[in-house]
Amino acid sequence: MTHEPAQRQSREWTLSDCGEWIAVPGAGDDKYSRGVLGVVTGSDEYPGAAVLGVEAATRTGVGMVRYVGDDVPSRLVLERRPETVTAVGRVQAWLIGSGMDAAHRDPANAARLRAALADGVPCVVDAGALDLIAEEHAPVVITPHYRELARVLAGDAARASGGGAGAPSAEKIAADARGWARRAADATGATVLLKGHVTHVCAPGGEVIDVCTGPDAGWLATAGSGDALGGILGALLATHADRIAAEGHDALAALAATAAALHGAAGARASAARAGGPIAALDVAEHVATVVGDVLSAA
Ligand SMILES: NC(=O)C1=CN([C@@H]2O[C@H](COP(=O)(O)OP(=O)(O)OC[C@H]3O[C@@H](n4cnc5c(N)ncnc54)[C@H](OP(=O)(O)O)[C@@H]3O)[C@@H](O)[C@H]2O)[C@@H](O)CC1
Ligand SMILES: Nc1ncnc2c1ncn2[C@@H]1O[C@H](COP(=O)(O)OP(=O)(O)O)[C@@H](O)[C@H]1O
Repeated sequence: MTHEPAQRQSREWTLSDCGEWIAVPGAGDDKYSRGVLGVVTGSDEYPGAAVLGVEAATRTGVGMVRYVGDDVPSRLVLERRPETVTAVGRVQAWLIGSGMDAAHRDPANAARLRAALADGVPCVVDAGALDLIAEEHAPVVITPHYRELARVLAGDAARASGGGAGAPSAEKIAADARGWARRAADATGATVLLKGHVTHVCAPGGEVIDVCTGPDAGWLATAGSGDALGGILGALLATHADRIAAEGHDALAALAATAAALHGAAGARASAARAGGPIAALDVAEHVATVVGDVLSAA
């Protein structure tokens, strides 16, 4: 993990790069051809994360969201988004782990997470499912913040050496976030979206993509903001199954960078609607649809 690969490129990703990665439904589409996102997020402890992810996915644009979870988050998701389907069925991508605590995982949620990872379709893995990424059967994007990435790399180092020595602290990751996003992608085999004021995306062996937010983007540092980002990315994966099948992690990295750019712009839009004032995570999720509209009109 400390070995430095040869110098690799990095690039910036802005809203003008996103148009190609938004699937606009045509006359021949139906809800299934657009793509279905399966969601295993939230818990009785953190039910709000489920609501935020489903809201953001719905506002990003997807044929259907299938939510599979505990009773309390299921009820809250349906209260907020009655179009969500809670019956089990086929999906084109999964979003798992937001609002879950790996240390207190109950058997029902453990089974749901493992079933999603074994399903063979692309998966966004967040928060309380990050410890399970070694079990994936299809391309995965992980969406850690610095502390979560430190835990992922500690687990990886422990598997490699039987100890965990040499894994970086969250502070060390913060000091070189771009470099650690790249190392983490190479070490885990997942596409990494490392969250922060600047979000760094990297596919295994690929270039690092930087997604910068504006100077006032600090309002995004609010509870549940990352849960909303997971929903945006999940919807993008579900609506691009063909491109992911053809282009693998390169497509996942482009979709992850698109999600981060849409998320940053939705935060800016939400704040602008409040005269530049503070925002809540649900405001971000709600404004994604407007930002998608902005991107499509500019394309
Ligand atoms: N609405 C929802 O449902 C939401 C659900 N959410 C879900 O919550 C889950 C956990 O996510 P997370 O990012 O909080 O987890 P994690 O990296 O373990 O951070 C813990 C670290 O924070 C620190 N800490 C705590 N309090 C602190 C304080 N006052 N001031 C300073 N530090 C403080 C604490 O330090 P300590 O108190 O131990 O010293 C520890 O180091 C995850 O599943 C996520 O999806 C969230 O998205 C929010 C909205
Ligand atoms: N200072 C900041 N400026 C801009 N964006 C930020 C800042 N801090 C955090 N963010 C963004 O806010 C989100 C926070 O996600 P996360 O840490 O997972 O929070 P939560 O678990 O509460 O949802 C991420 O998308 C991250 O990139």
